[in-house]
Amino acid sequence: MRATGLSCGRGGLLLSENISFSLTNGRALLLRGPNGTGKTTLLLTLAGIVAPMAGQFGPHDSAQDAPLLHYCGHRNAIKPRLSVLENLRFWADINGATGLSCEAALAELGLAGLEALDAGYLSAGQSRRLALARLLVSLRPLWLLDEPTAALDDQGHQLVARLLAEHLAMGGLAIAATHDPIVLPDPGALGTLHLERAP
Ligand SMILES: Nc1ncnc2c1ncn2[C@@H]1O[C@H](COP(=O)(O)OP(=O)(O)OP(=O)(O)O)[C@@H](O)[C@H]1O
Repeated sequence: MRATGLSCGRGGLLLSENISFSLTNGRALLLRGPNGTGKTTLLLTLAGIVAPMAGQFGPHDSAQDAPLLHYCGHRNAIKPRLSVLENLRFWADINGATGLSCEAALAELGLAGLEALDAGYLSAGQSRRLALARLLVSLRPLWLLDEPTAALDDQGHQLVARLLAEHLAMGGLAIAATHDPIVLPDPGALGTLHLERAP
């Protein structure tokens, strides 16, 4: 994944400019910066949801045989009237059931026993865990994560770090916007990009 001279913004408002980075397989990039500096906007741009204001980035989905990325936004994209399992099955059907079974992914995220519960009854941290389970049921090399540890307890923080480390060990890549520390067994796998709001 490479970005060159990328400028990002929303509604015609320039937020961050001249961003360049290169990310190879097995490495992750943490996006840091104060609220409103454009971390989410950069992720949306890299996901192809918001058009860049300048610069290039790639590779793009269209150049791949298989879907390239997961975008896991800061909202959880959960249907409250569907059960926990039905929510995850929906994503497995949409994105392809190429990874763990839904049941195994839920267990991995600490949600075993909650499969039949309406997802609207989940706590904030449990909802975050359900959203993250999508990463495991469909294998995609690039994870774009917005505040992956938001609302998670200490064990959840460690879980995200472990899942990230396993993803990188399999040759995956990840870009994560976060205000929390993320500690990986191999600190060398982690780079940091500090965003500043454009003047
Ligand atoms: N349509 C729009 N017009 C003008 N400004 C907008 C529009 N949409 C979003 N913004 C502004 O763009 C900025 C978006 O910031 P973004 O969500 O990318 O920041 P962030 O670094 O992820 O912040 P946080 O740390 O709070 O999650 C905010 O200041 C927001 O008010």
